[in-house]
Amino acid sequence: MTAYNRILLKLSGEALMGDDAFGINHDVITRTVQEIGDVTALGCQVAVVIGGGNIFRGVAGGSKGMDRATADYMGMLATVMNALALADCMRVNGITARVMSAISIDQVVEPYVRPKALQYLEEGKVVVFGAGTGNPFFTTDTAAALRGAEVGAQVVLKATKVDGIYTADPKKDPQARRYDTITFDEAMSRNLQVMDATAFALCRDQNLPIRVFSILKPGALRRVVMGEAEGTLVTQH
Ligand SMILES: Nc1ncnc2c1ncn2[C@@H]1O[C@H](COP(=O)(O)OP(=O)(O)OP(=O)(O)O)[C@@H](O)[C@H]1O
Ligand SMILES: O=c1ccn([C@@H]2O[C@H](COP(=O)(O)O)[C@@H](O)[C@H]2O)c(=O)[nH]1
Repeated sequence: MTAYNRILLKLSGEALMGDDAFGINHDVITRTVQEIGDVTALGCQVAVVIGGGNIFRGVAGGSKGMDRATADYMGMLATVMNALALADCMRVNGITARVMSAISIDQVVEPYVRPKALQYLEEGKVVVFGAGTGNPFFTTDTAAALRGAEVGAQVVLKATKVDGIYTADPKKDPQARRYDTITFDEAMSRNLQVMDATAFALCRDQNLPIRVFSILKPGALRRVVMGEAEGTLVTQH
């Protein structure tokens, strides 16, 4: 028996790079897809929001003098490329997936239509949401919170390179300690950079818990879905 019937899985684009400098690492994406297949086989419905940090971040383009909104649209297109790669890897591994984009690219992917997404989930298909929220100045973490609330997910699972939320960025501070649980208010007031404040605030307001865990740890997704302790849980109280 799984702890959740429906999850929103946020996959970090950067985590999909593995040890590569750019793009998607074949072994990492294959392992990730197989782990998604394991939890769907348990009867858990899976919606995915994928990031784009392995290809392009709007903030990086903006810092080099690009118009920020234009750079953000490029970032959103990068997430669509990742979504297509993820869905294709699912196909290869025998999992049925549908990509839905928040911006219209009709020849390539179908647009995001909420009732259609709900139908796919009920049919047991994995739905991969590309193009974030469809708006510049946001991130795919906020898209995960938004889509998670819209599709009635019971939890947002942020699968990333670190194994939870720490008192400081563990990549920069070796003394940082990991929280088992933390409240939304504490995560925001401590300005913990693992997720943006908009995403935390939306999940807090919708009472949608977040669990941050490492996608690089074999079996972690299954353990989370089975309700076992893994990473950090963010809740209202
Ligand atoms: N307090 C903290 N606890 C844990 N991680 C932190 C913290 N502060 C900063 N980080 C950093 O946050 C990063 C979150 O990474 P992630 O790749 O998921 O970002 P993202 O922008 O959501 O994803 P993407 O790569 O898709 O753009 C980690 O790499 C980690 O080093
Ligand atoms: O709703 C959104 C989501 C994303 N973007 C842009 O895409 C990149 C990549 O997303 P990450 O969350 O960093 O993986 C992001 O840096 C933004 O530039 C967006 O504009 N709106």
